[in-house]
Amino acid sequence: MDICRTKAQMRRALAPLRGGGATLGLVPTMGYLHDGHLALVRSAREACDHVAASIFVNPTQFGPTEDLASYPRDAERDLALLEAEGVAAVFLPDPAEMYHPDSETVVDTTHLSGILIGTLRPGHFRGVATVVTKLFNIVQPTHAFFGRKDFQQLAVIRTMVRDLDIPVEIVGIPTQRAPDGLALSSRNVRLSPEHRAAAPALFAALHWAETTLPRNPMTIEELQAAITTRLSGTPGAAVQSVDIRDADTLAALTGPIAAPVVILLAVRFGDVLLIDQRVVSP
Ligand SMILES: Nc1ncnc2c1ncn2[C@@H]1O[C@H](COP(=O)(O)OP(=O)(O)OP(=O)(O)O)[C@@H](O)[C@H]1O
Ligand SMILES: CC(C)(CO)[C@@H](O)C(=O)[O-]
Ligand code: BAL
Repeated sequence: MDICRTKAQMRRALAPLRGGGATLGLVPTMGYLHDGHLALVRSAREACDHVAASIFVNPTQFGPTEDLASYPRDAERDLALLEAEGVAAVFLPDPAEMYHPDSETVVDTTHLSGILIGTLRPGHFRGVATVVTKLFNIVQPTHAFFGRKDFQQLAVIRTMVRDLDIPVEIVGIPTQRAPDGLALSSRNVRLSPEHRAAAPALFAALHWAETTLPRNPMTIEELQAAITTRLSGTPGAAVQSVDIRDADTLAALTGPIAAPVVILLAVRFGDVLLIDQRVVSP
C-alpha cells in the first residue's frame, strides 16, 4: 500500500492503476476508522478494480467553536486497517499540502448547504464540497463511496457532481451500527459512559417510527412531535433538530405522510453532536 503525504506522490502512486478501463474507487475519510468506514472500503473493493482512501481532518468544514483540535486521530492504526483491506494507496496530506496559502476558491451547493445541519454548522457543507472536489481532482476516481449516515452530506455531494459534471459515480452505503443500535461514528469515543448508554435513543426513535408509521398513519407534524418527545426524555440529550423531509430532495413537507420520507436527527450529548437518519414509508 502506498502511503502518500503529497498530491504529487498520490498522482504517481495511482498512475499505474489507470487505463485499460480499470475502475478506481475512492473512500474519503477523516480517519479514526471504524467498521462503518471499513464497510465503505469493502463495497469499493467489490465494485472497483482498485481502491484508494484518504485520511484528512479537513479544517475548512469545522466552525471556529467546533471540535477540530479534539477530533480523534490514530494514523498508524488506520493505515494498518486499510492495508489489511487491500487498499492500494492512501492520501494523508497535512492542511498546508492540501490548501494553497492564498486559496480563495470554494464549491458550494447554495441551497442545500444552508438548510438542516447547515443551520447548526454554518459553512460546514461548503468546506465538505470544496475538499471533496479537491480529492476528486487529485485522485480522479471512477467511483466514490460515502455513508448514508451523513445523509445531507451525500445529497450535497450528489448535487455538486450533477451540477459541475464531475465524472465520478457516487455510491451511498447503509449505516453500520453497534449491537445496541448506535450508529458507528469516530466521535462516539468522546461520549461519557452515561451519554454512551443513552445514545441508542436515536436509533430507538427511528426504529419506533419505522414500525409505527405503516400501522398508524400520521401527519408530518404528529410524527415530528412524537419523535421529539421520545428523544427529549433521554437523559443527557439536548435535541438539536428533528426533521422529516422528502427523501429525494430534502424539501420540507407538511400534512399527511403519503410517500417515503427521511427522518433526520441531530442530538447533542455534552459537546458531542450525534446524527442519525432513516427513510420510512407510510
Ligand atoms: N456508521 C457508519 N456507517 C457507514 N458509513 C459511515 C458510518 N460512519 C461514517 N461513515 C462514512 O464514512 C465516511 C467518513 O466519515 P468520517 O470520517 O467523518 O467518520 P464519522 O465516524 O462519520 O465521523 P464523525 O464523528 O466525524 O461523524 C463518510 O462517508 C461517512 O458517511
Ligand atoms: C467526506 C469527508 C471526508 C470530507 O472531509 C468528511 O466530511 C467525512 O468524513 O464525512
Ligand atoms: N462525517 C461528517 C464530517 C464532520 O462531521 O465534520
